[in-house]
Amino acid sequence: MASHALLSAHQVSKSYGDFHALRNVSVHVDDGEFISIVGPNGAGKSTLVNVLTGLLKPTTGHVHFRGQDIAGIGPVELSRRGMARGFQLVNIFPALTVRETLGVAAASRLRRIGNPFRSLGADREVRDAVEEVADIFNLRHRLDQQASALSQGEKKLLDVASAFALKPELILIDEPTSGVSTGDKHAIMELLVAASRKAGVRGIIQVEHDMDLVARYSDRIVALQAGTVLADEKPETFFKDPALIAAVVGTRPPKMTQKPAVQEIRPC
Ligand SMILES: Nc1ncnc2c1ncn2[C@@H]1O[C@H](COP(=O)(O)OP(=O)(O)OP(=O)(O)O)[C@@H](O)[C@H]1O
Repeated sequence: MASHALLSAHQVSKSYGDFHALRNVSVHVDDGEFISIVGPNGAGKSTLVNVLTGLLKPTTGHVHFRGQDIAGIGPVELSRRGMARGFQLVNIFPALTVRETLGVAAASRLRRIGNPFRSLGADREVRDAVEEVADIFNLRHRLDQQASALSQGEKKLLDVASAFALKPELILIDEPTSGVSTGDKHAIMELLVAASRKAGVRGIIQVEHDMDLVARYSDRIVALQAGTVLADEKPETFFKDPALIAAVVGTRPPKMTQKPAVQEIRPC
């Protein structure tokens, strides 16, 4: 285990019946790191993320967050301990407004029991928390609109913003920009990184297939293949190895020197 690790998985294996989805996987996230988990379909990325976030208990091995075993603790307890995961809430609750979507997360963090929507109107702390995170993600002007009315880019931002409303130390996001245009992808990622700094987030893990985003934003890349760690490298090293890239994604490496143009997220 790395000495400054915020999160570490040690020799984790996960089997579904006779099938070994993860075999002896060890990964860690240090304070201040942005880690990307990559790999072809079926490599075990979702299984690893579910193990790292306490949704799944590993068959063998240990997962520690800030020094405590979190195997199988579930999302509510996990968020109380300081780790949040971006879920596609917008798709699950399209009829909620942006304010309500963020309010549910803020009310949960502030441990408001009962009806979270009531606390949105009556509870100043919840209201302020919602507006603070909406400002960070440029969503204040959308607060009273239904999530379903947002542009695709804004929906993605709202999902990430909901996780931020939990005020996590470590955040885990699954393809935060899938389904949006290339320009919007970079705008979302830039906002996400800037928001993390502002909000005091100390570590980010993303699962991502887009190698341009992986190259641009990761401090380290963990590549999985058939349930094992194929590589755990800095981008400079990772993208110098064409065989590794081909094994993981089957594409050519992105240009490391090219900086993306950051654009505004387009309104719908
Ligand atoms: N509940 C389950 N029961 C049985 N097998 C499973 C289960 N969940 C996942 N698997 C298998 O475990 C392997 C790893 O799946 P996983 O979803 O973790 O991969 P992945 O890298 O996230 O893939 P993708 O990029 O397609 O989402 C796959 O072969 C999958 O079929």
